[in-house]
Amino acid sequence: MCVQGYVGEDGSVPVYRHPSDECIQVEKFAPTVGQIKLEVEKIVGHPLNHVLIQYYRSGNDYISEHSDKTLDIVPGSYVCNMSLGAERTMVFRTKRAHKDLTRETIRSGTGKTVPASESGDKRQIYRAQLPHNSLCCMGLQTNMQWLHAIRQDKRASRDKSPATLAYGGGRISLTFRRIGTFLDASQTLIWGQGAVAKSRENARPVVNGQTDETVQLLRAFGSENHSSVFDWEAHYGRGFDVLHMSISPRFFASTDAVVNMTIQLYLAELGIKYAKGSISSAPVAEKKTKSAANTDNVLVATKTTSSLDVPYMVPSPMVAPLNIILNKHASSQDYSKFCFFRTNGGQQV
Ligand SMILES: O=C(O)CCC(=O)C(=O)O
Ligand SMILES: [Fe+2]
Repeated sequence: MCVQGYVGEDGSVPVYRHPSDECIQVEKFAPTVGQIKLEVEKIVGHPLNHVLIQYYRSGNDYISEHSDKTLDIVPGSYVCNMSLGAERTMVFRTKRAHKDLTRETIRSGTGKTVPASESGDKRQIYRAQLPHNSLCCMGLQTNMQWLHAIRQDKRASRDKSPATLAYGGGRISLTFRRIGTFLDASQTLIWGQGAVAKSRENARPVVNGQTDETVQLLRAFGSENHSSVFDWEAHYGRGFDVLHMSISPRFFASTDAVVNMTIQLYLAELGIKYAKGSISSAPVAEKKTKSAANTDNVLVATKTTSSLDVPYMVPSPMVAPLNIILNKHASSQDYSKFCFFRTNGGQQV
């Protein structure tokens, strides 16, 4: 896993916070990533200043079901997932009604809540294939109403498609976002959309560790995962200055049990306390048409003769993401340009 972003002249960087122990240091965009970013920006029509790059070594690596946390994501922007390598499937699923108290109350019309089973609420599922060299753009409305995941693919090789088996089964995703919260060069001051101080002049020191503010932020993240009518202002409006949620040292186990045991023995001998580490972790083109009902997610792609190809479109009532293929700049050679840790689909709240 690695994070890259736009580094300002003063060394400031965008910061994207989500439930994980630690925020990874933002590196400046590598040239190839920068080129891909320019292409994606042309498609979505707004700047992107942050990318999370993740490596899925095989079908065993996954990311569990979640909604992206929008504390730091600029409203009205798209979250853009570029896929390189083996094809995987992004499964979108509408949120559970019974976890969504507001929706239940509205449904009942009596002020009483109605269990999902009684309200006849069926969860919808939508599967988006993510072939090599494709882009899946998700609007924030979709993100609010749907959870998304890349599930484990435990099928035997003989049952898998060639696209799924390609590149040794490895996939790299580049998740571009437009972020409105920033850190200064020393990563000690925070300001912007998701912080308490909304402007640079009033920037405040970051907060690290398990503080009351951290607990409140984790609760707000949890609510965003469950609610399809998430009230951003109520949960996030006051701002949070939390950067690293945990400051205890962590031990990331290797695949070698003997090595792990040896290291753990040393740590015990030295009296070093540690936590177990884990890394947790809609189209486009020249012509866009917006539906009045579904504000941000129903861009209709028009096939053009340019480098852009449209494999399929999602019917607009689904408020679902759309896939497009980018033909330029992305090739398997790009793999060498990044430095990766692994994605192990850490649980998100
Ligand atoms: O790997 C992907 O394409 C999905 C990543 C994702 O959903 C996330 O990082 O929030
Ligand atoms: Fe996500």
